[in-house]
Amino acid sequence: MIAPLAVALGDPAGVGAEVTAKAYAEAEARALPCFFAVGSRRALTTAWKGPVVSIETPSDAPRVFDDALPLIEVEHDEEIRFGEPSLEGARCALDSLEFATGLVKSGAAGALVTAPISKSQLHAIGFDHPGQTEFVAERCGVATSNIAMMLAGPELRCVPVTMHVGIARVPELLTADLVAARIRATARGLVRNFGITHPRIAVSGLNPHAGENQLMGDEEVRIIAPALEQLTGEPYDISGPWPADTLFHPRARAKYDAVVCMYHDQALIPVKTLHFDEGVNLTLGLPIVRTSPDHGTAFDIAGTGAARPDAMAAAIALADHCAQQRKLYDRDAE
Ligand SMILES: NC(=O)C1=CN([C@@H]2O[C@H](COP(=O)(O)OP(=O)(O)OC[C@H]3O[C@@H](n4cnc5c(N)ncnc54)[C@H](O)[C@@H]3O)[C@@H](O)[C@H]2O)C=CC1
Ligand SMILES: NCC(=O)COP(=O)(O)O
Repeated sequence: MIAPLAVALGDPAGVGAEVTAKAYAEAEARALPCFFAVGSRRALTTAWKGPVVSIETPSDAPRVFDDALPLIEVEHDEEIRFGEPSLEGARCALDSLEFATGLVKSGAAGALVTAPISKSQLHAIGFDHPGQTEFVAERCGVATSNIAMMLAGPELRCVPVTMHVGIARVPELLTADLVAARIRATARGLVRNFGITHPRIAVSGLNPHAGENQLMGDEEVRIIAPALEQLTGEPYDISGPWPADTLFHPRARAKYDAVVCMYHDQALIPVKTLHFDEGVNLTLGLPIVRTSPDHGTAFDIAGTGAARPDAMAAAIALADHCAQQRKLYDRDAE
């Protein structure tokens, strides 16, 4: 039995509360597990007119869940203006994330699901992590080089080696050790969270045509190929570096379980193109399960009722699946 899942509601001016509430309203039809929200009551009750019951601890959630969305309230006193993020709202988003992470780390909640935050708003209140991924890793005591940010949909899973950095910095940040660490985190994550016993991982190049014999860049021979050599003998099927432009069509996708890409957009564009409404961001390499819908705060549609809950529902379902899968894996490993 997995403890109820904690869903941090994200930025109160965004669509986090709406998609969480809509996912709750469809929980039975989507066979979602018991979960509770952590965040602003005002945002939740402004976004949604359904029943919400405040709870004190995650263990209260199961007795409430059939009749109302359970909520652990986080202080947030300002008027809700969807689409107009504020510093107060950013503080609430961060407090919600911090509290929900603590509940999962303690074992009181079974997995962490995070609704979107605005990175620039969080930075404005002094948050010095690139995103929630790195924040949760730090709270779990795991170096960011040992995690992997996987974007996953029904037909494609991708992991970027460099994450939230400007494109000009990508070449200087790529090292053989970092590429090897991300591949390893990806492979282990596929085993532990998805039950894929012998993962097949394709690794992309950085440059056009994977450098074309160094005519268009040498990172493939200088950095990526040595990273693959470091992993020789590990029980995974790793291939590459492959030209990124021919790595995502249907026949190519049949040959791997995940692609490790060199930078954010190389990994996220294919996943969001194929799976925008159901894509999930999953952090691999943590002692806890953490997922998030692949989309952002969607300030442009927040408060209009137009936000689709599919990605949030997929994030909750995948968090539950991974938590179950890990239990089996850990039991077999004993
Ligand atoms: N996990 C997280 O916390 C993430 C946060 N962000 C943050 O979100 C903010 C906005 O980022 P954008 O690049 O504009 O991406 P976005 O995903 O918020 O919006 C892109 C487009 O998709 C639409 N959209 C997004 N979610 C939708 C949903 N559930 N249903 C229907 N349409 C939806 C939006 O209306 C917009 O037209 C940024 O501040 C960024 O930092 C972005 C991605 C992930
Ligand atoms: N583009 C993916 C993304 O922004 C993930 O952000 P976070 O979950 O790390 O905050």
